[in-house]
Amino acid sequence: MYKILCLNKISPVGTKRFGEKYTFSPEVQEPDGILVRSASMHDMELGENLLAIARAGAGVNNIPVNQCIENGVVVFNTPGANANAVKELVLCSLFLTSRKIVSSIDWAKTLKGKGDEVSKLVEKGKSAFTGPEIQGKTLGVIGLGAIGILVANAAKSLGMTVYGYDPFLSVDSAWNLSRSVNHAQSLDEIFATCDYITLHVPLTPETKNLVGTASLQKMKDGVRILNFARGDLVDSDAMLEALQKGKVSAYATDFPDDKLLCAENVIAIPHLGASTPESEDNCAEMAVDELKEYLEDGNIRNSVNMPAISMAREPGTKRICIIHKNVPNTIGLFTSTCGDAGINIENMQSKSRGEYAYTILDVSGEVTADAVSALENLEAIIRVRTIV
Ligand SMILES: NC(=O)C1=CN([C@@H]2O[C@H](COP(=O)(O)OP(=O)(O)OC[C@H]3O[C@@H](n4cnc5c(N)ncnc54)[C@H](O)[C@@H]3O)[C@@H](O)[C@H]2O)C=CC1
Ligand SMILES: O=C(O)CCC(=O)C(=O)O
Repeated sequence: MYKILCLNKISPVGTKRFGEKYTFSPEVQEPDGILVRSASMHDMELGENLLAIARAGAGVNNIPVNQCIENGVVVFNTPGANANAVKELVLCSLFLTSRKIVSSIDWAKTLKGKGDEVSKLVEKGKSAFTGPEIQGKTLGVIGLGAIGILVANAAKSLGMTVYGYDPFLSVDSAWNLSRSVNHAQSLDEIFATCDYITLHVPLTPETKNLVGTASLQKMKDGVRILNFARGDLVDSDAMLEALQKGKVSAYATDFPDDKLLCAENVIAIPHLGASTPESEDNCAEMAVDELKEYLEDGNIRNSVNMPAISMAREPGTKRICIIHKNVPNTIGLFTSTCGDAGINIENMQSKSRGEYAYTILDVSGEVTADAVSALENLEAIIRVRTIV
């Protein structure tokens, strides 16, 4: 029986895929796997049994990814599974930042009780809420991954001129990006050119405070900024100052902090980007499938700290899965250690990712505890797991 700890509410559309070999709940002790959405895991102790964490979502800044790999714990996410949900809220927020919809609805509510006067008061007061159309305006999309691409392409079809910036653009993303999206060569080009700027990059030490005092100064007066990626990409103090000075006309964020809540021209949304039934189901299904594939067969798909590797299981073979450092001669040591233990390697795959690597050996012959210890004692080894 595999034990899965659920740190957040996960759609049953996903968890029902676990089947009879699994037990899952928020109370599970010594789990083999963890399912998580946004819960912070930085102060959690990773149990000895823990093999994998699946993030039902995209951002993994709530997970100590580097510490995980040092402990032989594979971390997965669900790329693209919630991208459409975020795209739709970003498009909605393009309009919200333009047309003063939120403040105008709040104002309309103040007219309650004015009886027959309401329609006259509406016509008199509405001019305070005039805002521009997005058609013909320029949008800068920073980060052209699953979400950024959908936003860029949709904004094009809404009549915007779109600039995209992503120095690490993947080949898949390039294929999916509309040819009419302009390629910005630098962030400064986006800052100088765009009426609207939307952020779709992961939060990393490099992207923290991507929008701050210096970058705000380079932007057009009256720029509108959307942040549906992570709060710390934007320096809130600098943003509030820019809003007060009118440098920024409006800031829509899915990650409000205490300073931003209720501030004028801030549209504070309580992290709803991925909160649609469709996206929650997609993420849960993908996360559960990734965990099962890894726990049952050692195959890795969509990991953020290990290479992708997948090998069909041959009936009758046992599988040895090894997480190790990416250093010379390691594979040679595996084959000689197996040979010395009378284990025959029928099939194997090995892939590296940066400093780390993962090797699957499908073997025949008895895999004794001594043979496993001999592998574990090799210098570069992080974790050895046998699946029978
Ligand atoms: N509001 C919400 O509920 C959600 C928020 N997110 C956030 O949005 C972020 C993006 O999500 P996806 O598009 O699914 O991820 P993704 O991994 O598909 O795309 C991220 C893109 O950012 C690019 N990038 C990385 N560093 C960059 C830099 N310094 N400058 C420019 N581009 C850079 C990458 O090359 C990649 O193309 C996530 O990391 C997460 O923090 C994701 C899903 C839901
Ligand atoms: O699970 C959620 O609602 C958060 C989604 C998110 O922020 C992400 O996928 O990075």
